Amino acid sequence: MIRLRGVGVRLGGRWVLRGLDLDLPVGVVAVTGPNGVGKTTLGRVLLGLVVPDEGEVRTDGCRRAAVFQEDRLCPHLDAVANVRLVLPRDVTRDAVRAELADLGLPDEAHDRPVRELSGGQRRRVAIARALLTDAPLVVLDEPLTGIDEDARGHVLDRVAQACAGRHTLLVSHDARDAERLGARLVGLADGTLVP
Ligand SMILES: Nc1ncnc2c1ncn2[C@@H]1O[C@H](COP(=O)(O)OP(=O)(O)OP(=O)(O)O)[C@@H](O)[C@H]1O
Repeated sequence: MIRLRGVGVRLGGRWVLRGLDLDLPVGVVAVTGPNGVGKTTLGRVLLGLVVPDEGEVRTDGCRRAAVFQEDRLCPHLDAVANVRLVLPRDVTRDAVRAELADLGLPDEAHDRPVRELSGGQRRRVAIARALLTDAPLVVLDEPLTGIDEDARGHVLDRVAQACAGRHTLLVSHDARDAERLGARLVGLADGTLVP
């Protein structure tokens, strides 16, 4: 179990999260809420990128993977190389190509520097990078940003498949995404989670 208890985070002189409790069992918890309410901050706490000012974070030191709100790719590296950066050396370029193709990235884009790809294409690279790790804890912050309507269903199904058996936090403004992933939906308001 991944567990947060009484977590509080102060940013810019105010409490963004306060008294927040979260149990993240195997499966998907989807957090929703208005802009600026603290969803990304919650994800960053789980990733260990923000250390709370109060409360307890229990992740048992497990490895983590993320799709960040921004893609955070290395612009000069090609798509395959970006994904391989986080994978064991024995994962071949072909294995990465298969994942990229499944996520709808055209073959001709696999070997191009990602700065030459479109926003939606770069997003697919960022998703592949998270899915191909076997990290037990996954944070997906608006993973479908920029993915066209026709592809969303398939990408979500691939996310569901790859995240099966992992502890996954999805940040999304779209309840349909949560539904397709079979997620437990919670809201974030006034610094804490609400059912
Ligand atoms: N480094 C920072 N310094 C000061 N304030 C910050 C910092 N990072 C975030 N904040 C503030 O914390 C609050 C929560 O931000 P956060 O990005 O977690 O919200 P969010 O719910 O993910 O929003 P969105 O839906 O727009 O992505 C916002 O009011 C934001 O301005």
